[in-house]
Amino acid sequence: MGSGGGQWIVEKRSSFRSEPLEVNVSETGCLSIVVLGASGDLAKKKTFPALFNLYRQGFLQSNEVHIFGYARTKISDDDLRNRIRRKGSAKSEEVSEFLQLIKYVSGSYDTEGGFRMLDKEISLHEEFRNSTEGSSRRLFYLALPPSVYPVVCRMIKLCCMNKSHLGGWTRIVVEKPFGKDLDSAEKLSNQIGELFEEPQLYRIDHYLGKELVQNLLVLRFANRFFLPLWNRDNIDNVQIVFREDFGTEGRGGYFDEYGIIRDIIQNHLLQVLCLVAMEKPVSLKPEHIRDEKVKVLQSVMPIKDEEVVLGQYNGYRDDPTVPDHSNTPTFATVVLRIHNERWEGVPFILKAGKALNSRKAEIRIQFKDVPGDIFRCMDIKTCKILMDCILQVSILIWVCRIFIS
Ligand SMILES: NC(=O)C1=CN([C@@H]2O[C@H](COP(=O)(O)OP(=O)(O)OC[C@H]3O[C@@H](n4cnc5c(N)ncnc54)[C@H](OP(=O)(O)O)[C@@H]3O)[C@@H](O)[C@H]2O)C=CC1
Ligand SMILES: O=C1O[C@H](COP(=O)(O)O)[C@@H](O)[C@H](O)[C@H]1O
Repeated sequence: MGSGGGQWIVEKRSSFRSEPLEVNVSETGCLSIVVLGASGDLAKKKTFPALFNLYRQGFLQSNEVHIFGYARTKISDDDLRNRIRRKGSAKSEEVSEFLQLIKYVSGSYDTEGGFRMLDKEISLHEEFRNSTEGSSRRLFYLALPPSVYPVVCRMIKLCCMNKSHLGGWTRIVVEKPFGKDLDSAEKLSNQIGELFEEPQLYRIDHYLGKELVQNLLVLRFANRFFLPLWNRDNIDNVQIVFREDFGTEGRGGYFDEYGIIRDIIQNHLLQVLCLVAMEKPVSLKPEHIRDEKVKVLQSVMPIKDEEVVLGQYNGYRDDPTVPDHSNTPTFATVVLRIHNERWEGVPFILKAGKALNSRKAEIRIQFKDVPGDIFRCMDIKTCKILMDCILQVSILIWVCRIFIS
């Protein structure tokens, strides 16, 4: 899986409650994108690079769009721009033009002062662009720990909504993890739901934008080769693994409150598990895919204590943003068992860890041995020699074919 920050994939949960349609939806005119938590890791690694990619591909027009960073840290516009600036292949004029679209506002998340200031800046931009009434759009991206979503959403509603009653829109994008457990997720949903209509809300899981994850549906359902093999008769176990070779690096303010299970397993890896395990959806409509994912999750058995391993890497507590006595896990392995006709008896092993010896995200499907396996008694060395021979013969045949043709 690539780890670039160029794609945003969001899931709309259309079945949450009855949804009034957004009226007078305008897709042109002044657009203000506000990144809350702009001083943080997500903003730097993914959100701003994704916005830059949209800009360079022409999806964000410099005569329409302005980008606002908001956070408590006291930095200037240029400080933020320097944090975002990346060394790389992008043309430097392009980067500079993009960075000029960015303004920073500092303020707290739970008082009105900063949000009033933010609103003023957004309105100035809208006036400068001669935004006609009804055409201004305000997008708030919460690159923040979920614990502050409710208060931030209240402040947006109180101070920063798009002013026009004739159209335009205000939208909110929230990150995972969505709460800490079912109760807190439902509470969070109600809190945000009281402030915004469902069509205004976007819940994001960037793993759904990864090429490999998007290709899973094709691999599974457009492929005669795999279709008949994808079941308990042929598959021994499935491993879905996420590993990073760096630690929290100043993200303790968010990470320590959530830990690796809520950070990675509950969202990214479960989404992947659903795509690997689900039945064929009725169509590719998001609702149909979601319905099949829900069936998989409903079939997962309660997890056994002896099938969970937790750990914390040495040095985690040395990070100044992590509390000294933290016992938050930075590593977890969990075995999930899906109780249905296709997967009974096949363990789904989910592993995630930070500060490990390599960086990788992979799905490993381990097939059962063939009956009467003639290679079974071989040691690894013999197997390797055999594989090398097969490879060399294949290359030889390939070279001969080229010469013959
Ligand atoms: N980092 C990544 O690669 C990814 C992160 N995410 C999600 O993004 C969200 C933010 O994560 P990330 O940016 O990594 O985390 P950070 O720790 O970098 O937090 C982002 C910003 O939020 C503010 N903040 C941090 N802790 C607290 C706190 N306890 N209370 C109030 N404000 C706080 C800080 O800004 P200030 O102090 O200046 O106000 C900080 O710069 C999380 O929900 C995470 O799951 C999703 C995908 C990838
Ligand atoms: O959601 C998160 O993902 C990143 C890893 O994303 P990737 O696209 O680089 O694989 C992870 O570092 C972070 O802890 C987590 O919040």
